[in-house]
Amino acid sequence: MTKKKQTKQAEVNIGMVGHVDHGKTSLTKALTGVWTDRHSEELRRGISIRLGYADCEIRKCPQCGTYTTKPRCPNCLAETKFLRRVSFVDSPGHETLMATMLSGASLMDGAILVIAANEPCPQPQTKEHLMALEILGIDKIIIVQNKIDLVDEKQAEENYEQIKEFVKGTIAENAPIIPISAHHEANIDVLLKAIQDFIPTPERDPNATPRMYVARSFDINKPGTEIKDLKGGVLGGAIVQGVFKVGDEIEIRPGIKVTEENKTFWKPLTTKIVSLAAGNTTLRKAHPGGLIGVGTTLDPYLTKSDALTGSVVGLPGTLPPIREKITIRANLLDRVVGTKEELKIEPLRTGEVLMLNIGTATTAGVITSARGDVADIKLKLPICADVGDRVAISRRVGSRWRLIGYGTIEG
Ligand SMILES: Nc1nc2c(ncn2[C@@H]2O[C@H](COP(=O)(O)OP(=O)(O)OP(=O)(O)O)[C@@H](O)[C@H]2O)c(=O)[nH]1
Repeated sequence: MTKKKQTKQAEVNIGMVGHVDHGKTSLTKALTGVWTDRHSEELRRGISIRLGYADCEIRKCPQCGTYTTKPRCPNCLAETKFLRRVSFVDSPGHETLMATMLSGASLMDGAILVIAANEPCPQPQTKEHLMALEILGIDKIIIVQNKIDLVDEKQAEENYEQIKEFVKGTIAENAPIIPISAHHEANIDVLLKAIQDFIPTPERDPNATPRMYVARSFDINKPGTEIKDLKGGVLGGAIVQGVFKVGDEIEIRPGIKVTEENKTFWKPLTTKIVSLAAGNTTLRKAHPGGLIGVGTTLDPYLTKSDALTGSVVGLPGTLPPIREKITIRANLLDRVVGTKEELKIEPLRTGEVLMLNIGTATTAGVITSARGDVADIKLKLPICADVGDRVAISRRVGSRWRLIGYGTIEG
């Protein structure tokens, strides 16, 4: 058997999704050793607000076949063999943070749907997150039945049946269901094997025109961002195709709003990559997989406080146009999920305001003309997107934005 080269950069992004408090951050910690809820506000409120990222190695014991993240087998102490480095995107489960969850979902190659075994299934955001996976076409899914330590065998079985019933007819119908305890790190080896079996690394073309979606931007390298040795304006994001190298000239769209000769318009930013990092590792070049820190020559003023979140990065002249208006063909769901009573979804109306997620961008938009499934929308913040790109559509229902379907950009 050929030995696989140990890599410093992850190959695949796996989303942790599910209802608030069902154990996404705890499971990320059990797998990677990293507690991704780092921001003080998150610690205070006890929920994940921003996307958290953490990597681990998946390894296998050549003697007893145990899957582990450790260099030595926990069963027989043999040296384990490196299989793959994977990255977890920990998304928030709170209903008010659906836009953040959707931004994260645009970066996921597969997902782990975390369901607490000690609550009836489905809970509102269990449904809403599964719907988001369905809308974004993420079909490599593993379901974990977490907190198994809090229930007896009968309750675990009942919960299992509820999960089976809930996923029937959905994108997760054939997903494996693995009972675990993130707290006690029980059955993590079975989950690691399932990740190997069910969430393969997508085929990537290293020669594709490189493109990155920006998930975070910072003015300095703050503790907890895990991006070391980066100076100047820093971008954190996921490369969706191709390879970026230190020294590359890059363009960032939509860029910044400028007024010149009495005209206001959005101007792309151009800069140079001065450093690249994956976690604590400095890289010369970076491919898709994990959160990549990109040090630039941009004035940190432009990148501070996530100002460039939602932007798209590419080589100059290769990015899609900046759109302040879009026309979409919508595919709406029948009913609103994630609410107590599942209200019927009415057609789009001229004049209504929607929340749209495209890649990592979130923007509001007013429908200037609705004609059946087709709607012209004027955007509050412009987006950089191609014809054919998918847009997640949310509508205000009561006091919250609710996912109601998706649209495809027609122009
Ligand atoms: N008993 C037990 N408790 C758990 C387990 N996993 C998580 N918890 C507890 O459940 C609570 C929520 O866990 P988190 O990991 O923060 O949940 P989350 O899904 O990341 O929450 P949000 O990010 O806010 O959506 C915490 O008090 C954890 O200690 C488990 O396997 N067993």
